[in-house]
Amino acid sequence: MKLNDNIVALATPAGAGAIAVIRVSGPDAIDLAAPLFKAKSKKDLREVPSHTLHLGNIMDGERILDEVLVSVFHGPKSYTGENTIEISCHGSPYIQQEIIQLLIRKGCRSAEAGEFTLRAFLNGKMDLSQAEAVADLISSENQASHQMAMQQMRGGFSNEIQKLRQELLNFASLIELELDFAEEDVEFANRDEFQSLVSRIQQVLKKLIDSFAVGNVLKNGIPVAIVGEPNVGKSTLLNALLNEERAIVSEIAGTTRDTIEDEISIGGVGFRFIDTAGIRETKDVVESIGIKRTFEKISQAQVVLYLFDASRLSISEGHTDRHPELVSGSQEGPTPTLEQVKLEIEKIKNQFPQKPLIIVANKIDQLSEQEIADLNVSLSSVEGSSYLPISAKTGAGVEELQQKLLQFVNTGELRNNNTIVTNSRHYNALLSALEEINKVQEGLNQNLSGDLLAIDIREALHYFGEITGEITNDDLLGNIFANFCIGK
Ligand SMILES: Nc1nc2c(c(=O)[nH]1)N(C=O)[C@@H](CNc1ccc(C(=O)N[C@@H](CCC(=O)O)C(=O)O)cc1)CN2
Ligand SMILES: Nc1nc2c(ncn2[C@@H]2O[C@H](COP(=O)(O)OP(=O)(O)OP(=O)(O)O)[C@@H](O)[C@H]2O)c(=O)[nH]1
Ligand SMILES: [Mg+2]
Repeated sequence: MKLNDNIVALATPAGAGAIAVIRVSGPDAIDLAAPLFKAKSKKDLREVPSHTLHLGNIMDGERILDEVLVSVFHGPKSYTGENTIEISCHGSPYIQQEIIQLLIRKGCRSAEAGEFTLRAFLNGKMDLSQAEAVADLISSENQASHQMAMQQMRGGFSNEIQKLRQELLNFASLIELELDFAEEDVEFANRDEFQSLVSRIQQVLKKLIDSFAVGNVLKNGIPVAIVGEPNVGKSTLLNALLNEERAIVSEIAGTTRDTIEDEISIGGVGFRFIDTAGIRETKDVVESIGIKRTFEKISQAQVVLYLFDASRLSISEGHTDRHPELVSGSQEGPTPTLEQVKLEIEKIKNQFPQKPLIIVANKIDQLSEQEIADLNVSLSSVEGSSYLPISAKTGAGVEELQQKLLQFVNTGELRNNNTIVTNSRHYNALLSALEEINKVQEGLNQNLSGDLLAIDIREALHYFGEITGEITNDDLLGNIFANFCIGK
């Protein structure tokens, strides 16, 4: 990729809109665009100050392509650090293409994905983790992912890493200086001070590494699997949570054959709900594939909602007999007892021992107050899970369920504005840095010589540098920016 030429791209989404923005960046961006623009004020774009806006026509020879607004940015004071022109035209795809093609004929090249931001990085306008945050910011869909991306883009994470890196670098230089005076047995780097720096770095790294568990789920949405026997109302619950008719609901057991997923934000946090095929013994090949997939989804989920049909329950312990007319007519199989439901719950718990489980009694609109109270008594005591009665059909209890789900997320880190690591590249670099720092720690304990200590310190510094982009290579940059959109 050439980096000293002039690039052009549409900065707004493809397709028709009220307005579209075309961005040109490079050493000749202003010189290239100036002859194509006839300003109402008659001013020449080459003579206007930076960060000014001008009304006029874009001309292809004698032909007016559009009436536009042009903004001018003088490098290095621009987003990319280069001379930049932005053309706000009317948002017709035809006009957009005519203007872009005109600019290409005059010597611009079509920008590649992320190339404007790549240039911003290479020109020192931002470091690598800030550039990565730009992509996260564009794809953020809820308050949590927005806040994390914003903090990273503004340099919160970079500053923390830079500070550690600088302090470590100072010590590395001192230790390396000692090596030059090897015969004289001097100690420039105070080992006690270094010891305390090393433990402080370990602490910060551990905190950042731990934050990834939260950051990763907050960024990608927390997967919640809705499971249970056929016909208990899983798809109805999905629809209630999403507030749209996303999944097919019917009184026929085995309606959902494949998993259905959709995301929604609850309290600013993204949740991805996964409706699954009802679990039962079946000879139907397609259904059994669906059930196999259900178990895969449970293992990937962060939280599992185990749904059962409380209206079909025969509460065998004898407090309550279900009235036969309340038992809706269309299910197959015998009426389950509460003990059988508990057995199913135990099965799931044994199979996925670490998984947070919420037991949800559905269809309570069919139950009397007394029956709901009885259920409460027997199910609130099931160990290692929490219990909630709902009606997916009427919406009763659905809000309580959402609140319960929020409790599984540690939003404290967000509220306290702590740095949260969301990027697996950063996470891996942090793990490697910690490994190296632990080696330094061991070396200090064993009174290792300065030259050996310096090697591990340099390794740790390398991983810090990878995060912020002081240390990088074309492959890494290619990978990161290829995931950007064109025009960013
Ligand atoms: N029209 C438009 N809107 C946009 C952008 C853009 O490039 N163009 N941005 C792009 O993503 C974001 C804003 N980011 C920007 C960041 C820096 C500069 C800039 O000109 N910086 C100079 C001058 C700063 C100053 O005036 O003090 C600099 O950093 O030196 C412009 C936009 C979002 N909205
Ligand atoms: N009375 C009542 N009926 C409900 C409730 N929730 C679901 N139903 C009904 O139960 C039947 C099955 O609902 P579904 O949502 O399709 O059940 P499912 O668990 O997705 O079933 P499968 O996809 O076959 O596993 C439908 O007739 C729903 O209208 C509820 O809260 N109260
Ligand atoms: Mg279903």
